[in-house]
Amino acid sequence: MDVAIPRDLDPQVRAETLAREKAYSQDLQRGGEWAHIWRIAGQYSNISIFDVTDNERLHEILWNLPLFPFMTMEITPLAQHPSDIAVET
Ligand SMILES: O=C(O)CC1=CCC(=O)O1
Repeated sequence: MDVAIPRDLDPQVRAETLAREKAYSQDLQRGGEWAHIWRIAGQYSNISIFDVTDNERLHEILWNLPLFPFMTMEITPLAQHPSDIAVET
């Protein structure tokens, strides 16, 4: 996710939007669907891992991000790797 908030956005609107974004994200993290989030060093961007039931749920989560209007996203579907020791039985 790359974020580009307009520089002329009202400061109060910016602060409120960032607060809503953080709360929305942390609710999804606590619920397990937003599995990981990392800041890309030196950029106003993040790499996140989502663990969701289907593409429709992913779209719903992303579409409803408070910062969505100011974001550009690249989505890469991930599948379980056969060598992943985390899932060895
Ligand atoms: O700062 C960002 O990368 C945008 C963002 C996503 C979730 C959040 O809390 O901020």
